[in-house]
Amino acid sequence: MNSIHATLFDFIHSGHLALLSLSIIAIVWFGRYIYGIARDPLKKVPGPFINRCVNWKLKFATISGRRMYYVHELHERYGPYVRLSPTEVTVSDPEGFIQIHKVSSGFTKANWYNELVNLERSTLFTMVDAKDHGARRRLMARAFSKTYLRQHWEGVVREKVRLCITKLLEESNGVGKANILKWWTLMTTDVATHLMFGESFHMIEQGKKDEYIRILEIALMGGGIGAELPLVRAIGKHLPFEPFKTLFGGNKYIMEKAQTAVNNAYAADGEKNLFAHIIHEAGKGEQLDEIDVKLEAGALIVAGSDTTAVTLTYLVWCVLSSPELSASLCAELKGLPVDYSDRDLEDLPVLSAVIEETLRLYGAAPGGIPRQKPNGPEYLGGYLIPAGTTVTTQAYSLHRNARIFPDPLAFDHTRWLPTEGFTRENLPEPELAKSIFSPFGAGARACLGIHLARTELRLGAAEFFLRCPNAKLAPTTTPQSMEMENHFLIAPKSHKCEIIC
Ligand code: HEM
Repeated sequence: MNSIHATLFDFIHSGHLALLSLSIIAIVWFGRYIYGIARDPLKKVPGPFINRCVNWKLKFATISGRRMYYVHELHERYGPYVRLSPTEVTVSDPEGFIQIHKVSSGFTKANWYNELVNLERSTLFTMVDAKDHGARRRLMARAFSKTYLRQHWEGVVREKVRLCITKLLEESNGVGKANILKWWTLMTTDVATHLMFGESFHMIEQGKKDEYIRILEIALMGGGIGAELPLVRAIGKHLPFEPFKTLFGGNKYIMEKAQTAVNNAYAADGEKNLFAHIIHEAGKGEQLDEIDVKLEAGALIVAGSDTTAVTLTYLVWCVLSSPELSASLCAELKGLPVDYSDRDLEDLPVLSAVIEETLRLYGAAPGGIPRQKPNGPEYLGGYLIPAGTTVTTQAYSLHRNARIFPDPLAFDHTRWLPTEGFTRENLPEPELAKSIFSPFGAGARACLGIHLARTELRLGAAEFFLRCPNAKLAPTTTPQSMEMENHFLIAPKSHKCEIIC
């Protein structure tokens, strides 16, 4: 008996028991894992087997800025419905896209958006609940309508666009070239801060970004890291070093600075920013309090700056890459009156077609926009998708569908030109093209800032080609330097686009 006790004692103390316990836990965990894979309700959705078990490949593609390419390659290989991870399916089928994004589809934004932004309250961009979102959207839509923006803010946009081109020309004449991505970014950020805060940050004049914008961008980067690598954020936010505090906890400074937006929203002497109009027009039960104003102001500045700047940059690059197209656009613009308005620009066929084609190939947010159905399953493309599964669509793939956009990789603005006697776009399936063309998203969650963005695209492109008709690409600007990297938005890999004008 004593010898049994001694053996048992030795066994426990030699660490064998710990090893045995660990092995049992591992076997149970692995068994459950295999059982889960065998009973996987999404197993019929095609895709690499590994994606049914882990999300490593998707994470790696996301972190390395190649997500949209990885997803597109999967679609080319496996078809319009592909398994992306244990809980995610990607859809490039036009019918599936319409089913997911139509108003009242029952699909809501995935919770990923809140993880991305990591704020104390949801903003319009991150709200998941359809009812909450609907109420906030009705409230904010008033200040973003085309009519209101034209009446009250077109002058501000025009003035900033003009100043931007003046500074761009100064830089090009001074040092022989200018980075147009930098100037568009300063212009769109100045417009967004002026409209949201109620006063100019004068970033175009200074030729650099304000401290508030810098911190906002770092906080956004922290949000991106947190959404993909939650453990890094969980540890990082407790570290006592300044860079980590800014990355994962910069919100305090952002909130203090945004007090200006609140003060101007409630100022008695006229509508100084968009929030003044929103608050003035708010009906019963639809209100924004001071915290909402601060958070929405920051979110709108982020949503409205790099998006438009990147799109304008690719527009200039595409036009300057084709001397013929450049000449035809400049000729069209020469017919404008000296004091042309945004309304005049809307009627120009070449300018409009160039904008649409840029948005098709280089709209700034072509990557996955994830959705979930909280209640009940749904059949998509014949596959049963259980509630809670993330379904993702990406404009990058939809806009490169050869059936809808023949020769899809070519930048061909003529596909958008009106044809004689036929008012619709010059496309084989115009109705389908219209339904899936989604540079600004789709359905109830489509871009709130679409009219502001389109105004900036029109005024920016027109002013640039009118005042820089002989502009050309600098030798440093090549197809390789302009290759897109994709971290939710796209940006040229080189982070610049140098031109000579
Ligand atoms: C060319 C420029 C722009 C592009 C390509 C763009 C693209 C998009 C896309 C694709 C979405 C949908 C995202 C999703 O479903 O996950 C979106 C939503 C949104 N955008 Fe834009 N955007 C642009 C400019 C702007 C501007 C100028 C603003 C405002 C200042 C803005 C504010 C918003 C907001 C608030 C949402 C969320 C709407 C909601 O969920 O109800 N965007 N945008």
